[in-house]
Amino acid sequence: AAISSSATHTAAAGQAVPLLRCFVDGAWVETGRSFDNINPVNGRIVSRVCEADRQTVDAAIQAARRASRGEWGRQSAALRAAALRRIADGIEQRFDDFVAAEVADTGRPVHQARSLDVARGIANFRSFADLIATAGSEMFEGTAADGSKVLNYVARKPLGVVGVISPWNLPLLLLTWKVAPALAMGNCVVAKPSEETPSSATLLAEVIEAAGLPAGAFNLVHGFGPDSAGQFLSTSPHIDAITFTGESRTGSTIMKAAAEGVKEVSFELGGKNAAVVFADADFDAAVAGVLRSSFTNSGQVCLCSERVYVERPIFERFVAALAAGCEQLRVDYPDAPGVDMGPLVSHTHRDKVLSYYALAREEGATVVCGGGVPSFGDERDQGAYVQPTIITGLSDNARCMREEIFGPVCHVSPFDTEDEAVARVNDSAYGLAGCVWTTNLSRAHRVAAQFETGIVWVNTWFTRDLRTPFGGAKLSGLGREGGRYSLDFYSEISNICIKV
Ligand SMILES: NC(=O)c1ccc[n+]([C@@H]2O[C@H](COP(=O)([O-])OP(=O)(O)OC[C@H]3O[C@@H](n4cnc5c(N)ncnc54)[C@H](O)[C@@H]3O)[C@@H](O)[C@H]2O)c1
Ligand SMILES: N/C(=C\C=C\C=O)C(=O)O
Repeated sequence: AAISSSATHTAAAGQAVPLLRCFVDGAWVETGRSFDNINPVNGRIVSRVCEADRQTVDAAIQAARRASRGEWGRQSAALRAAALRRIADGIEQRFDDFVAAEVADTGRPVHQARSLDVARGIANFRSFADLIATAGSEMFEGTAADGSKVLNYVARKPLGVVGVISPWNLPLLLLTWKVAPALAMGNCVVAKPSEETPSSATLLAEVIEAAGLPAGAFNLVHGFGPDSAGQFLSTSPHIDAITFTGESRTGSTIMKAAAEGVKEVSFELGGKNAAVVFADADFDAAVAGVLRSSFTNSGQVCLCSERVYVERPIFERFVAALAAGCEQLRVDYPDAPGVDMGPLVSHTHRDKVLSYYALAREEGATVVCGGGVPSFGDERDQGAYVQPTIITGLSDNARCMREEIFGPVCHVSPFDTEDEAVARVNDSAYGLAGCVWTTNLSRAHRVAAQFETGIVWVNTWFTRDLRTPFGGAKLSGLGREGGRYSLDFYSEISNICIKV
């Protein structure tokens, strides 16, 4: 990817690779330590990345504080909306650079990086620019004890300095999903992207720099979680809020740190999402939909269905059709014609997913298809590829049915009644998303209303309207973001009462 802000690093093998730097107070900063960024297609080094130490993170937070007390914190909504639109336009102008960055870091299909990841990076900035350009506020008329008129109006001010910590699975989509509303509401940001996916975050900093935001309005610190930039940021007493997307146990750790200073937190966490297919569903649509919701992005989407419940009369036929579709999935290079699935994000994550493939067998599962590693006979054998997999036969208490695997695998179980299906869907520590496939309108509304999840899709999956509340219940998250829900989280809201 054409990362213009990068320096050059000479790797151990003598080859020169880009050195991705941090962006602090409007300047590109190298730090004393760096780490490899690996391409999971073939295991090769894509770049070296500067790891932010505590001093660099603190400098970024201080720069953000200065900017929040300076020009950016006082910007009008119209000027902030214009700035967000410049950022969106900047991403659009460098569309191919962002696609190359996402593909280099994750190995995802190019067509997905184009149609989902980078497209949503642009849409996230534009939707929040539109929102703040048109958002009004509430006013309540009342009467004072002496009978005179009283006006109450709601005022929104920036929180100040917001820490954004994002995951590797949809790198640009999820980073911008938080950075856009944080900036939209006049906050200043210190962002820490995943160590697995630094490239598109670095490009975003370049675009924000070019968009002319004041120094310190947006800062980027690369690094890891524990004992690294993520921990330094989330435990700093000098931030006003943390918005985090990642594993539930990481969220719990960050929440403990935030408790010390009673910091505002917004969490998008793990999931163990279910899809329920009724016998009256459009069969072909349900098969295609469950293939998408199980295997998109190699199953590395928090909204993916790892549990599929199928009404018994169509269970055997559905498993056979799903397996046929799974066998036809093209697992290949990111730019291969018709590619459906790339590798997992890293060898470490592949080991985790393969450990669950082994566990499923130990727990007595039948592996209907997949269950291992594809053999290519070329450099991809040094990548992090696994086979898309379908399993059946496990009880709901099996670990593979309760723990998030976050890979291209789903378990399919039969059910007999609607109440049974709802009870089994809700029998989970997670509550992020659910899917219902039925042509019965009353059943669709009735069942969707009973899911203990933040999101339910009926006869579709991952269809997104950015004005709607997005987030999870139980271990899947805290709070909702999207539309005005983001305005509320990223603002300090006050009520002003005027005796007229
Ligand atoms: N609910 C959602 O919208 C959503 C979206 C995407 C991913 N996720 C979840 O994210 C997980 C996959 O992403 P991941 O592997 O990057 O998650 P992760 O929790 O390992 O890491 C997420 C981010 O947190 C940082 N981090 C890790 N430990 C930290 C600590 N102690 N303090 C501060 N920061 C720390 C990491 O460096 C990374 O930037 C899955 O569980 C998935 O379900 C949820
Ligand atoms: N937050 C969003 C998607 C999350 C995907 C999880 O992997 C979104 O679509 O806004």
